[in-house]
Amino acid sequence: MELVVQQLKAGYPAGTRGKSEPAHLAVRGVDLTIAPGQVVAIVGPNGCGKSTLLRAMARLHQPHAGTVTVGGDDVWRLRQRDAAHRVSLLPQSPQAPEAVTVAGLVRYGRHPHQGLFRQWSREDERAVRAALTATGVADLAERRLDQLSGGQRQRCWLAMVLAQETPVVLLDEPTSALDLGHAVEVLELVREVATAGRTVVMVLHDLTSAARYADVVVAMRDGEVVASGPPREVVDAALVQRLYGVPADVLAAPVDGSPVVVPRARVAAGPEEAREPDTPEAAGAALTKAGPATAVDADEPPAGDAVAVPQR
Ligand SMILES: Nc1ncnc2c1ncn2[C@@H]1O[C@H](COP(=O)(O)OP(=O)(O)OP(=O)(O)O)[C@@H](O)[C@H]1O
Repeated sequence: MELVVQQLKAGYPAGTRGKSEPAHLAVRGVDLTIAPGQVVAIVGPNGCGKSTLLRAMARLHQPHAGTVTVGGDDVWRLRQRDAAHRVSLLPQSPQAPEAVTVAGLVRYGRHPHQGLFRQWSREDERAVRAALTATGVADLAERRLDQLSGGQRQRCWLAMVLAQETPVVLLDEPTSALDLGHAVEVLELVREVATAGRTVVMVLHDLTSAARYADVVVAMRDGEVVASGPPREVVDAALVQRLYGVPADVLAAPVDGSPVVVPRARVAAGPEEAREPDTPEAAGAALTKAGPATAVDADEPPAGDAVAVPQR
């Protein structure tokens, strides 16, 4: 299902001011058109408005102006239940009911499918099982959520969102608590979800993962989109500098040429660093400082720190 955002503005009122006059505009006129089956990664510094944008797209944060249409309908004109049939959201810091089990949590994902004349069915049970299996938490189904690790919990929340089986899936930092192996699994799962025809928009802080797994990278700063497009066209050293104020080298991954972002050490080299490094850590830091001043050619990666690039 196509997702279109037009001139979206969203913010937060301060005390006495009403919704029509937000004290702080966190999203300042964003336009996006996302095709069915696309994976879009939204990146940008803390506080630039990524979560506010996602929440406005999910009909959870009333925009100040602009529209969000899913499948041709404005989500803010749909009934909440109808919107929940089209869009699901994994929030950044979800809150669970006390003592809920993993299976119990994932069943909440089927809530929009329940109704007066639509009781719990085999179809719901199938969706819950499929989501538990896809996220690798089926063996935790009867455990209490609050007794799991942060990464396990994150995968359970993702299972809940997938069980909702919406054509548009919004994920706010779905890998923030995950180790490398589980992060790769989740990002590969995201690709599978998109291959099955669903649209995925995810907020990621790791630019290299965004470039590896997304079809389109949307870069935000100060509530605005400053760049968007295929990762190879968008992710470069200038973007990293503009978003984060960090000098970086952007290499091409050997496996597929997708951009790999390697930030440079910003500590100025003093007389001490001129000496031979005597530990592996010091040697790595010295190599980083000695790296080239501009983005390097993909065929000639610089000698320097090892860069872990998971293969897709
Ligand atoms: N409930 C709130 N009330 C008032 N201001 C808020 C609220 N939530 C967020 N903000 C402000 O809106 C701006 C955008 O916040 P948002 O959470 O959308 O940023 P973000 O890009 O998702 O950040 P992060 O990467 O840290 O998660 C920030 O300046 C933030 O302080």
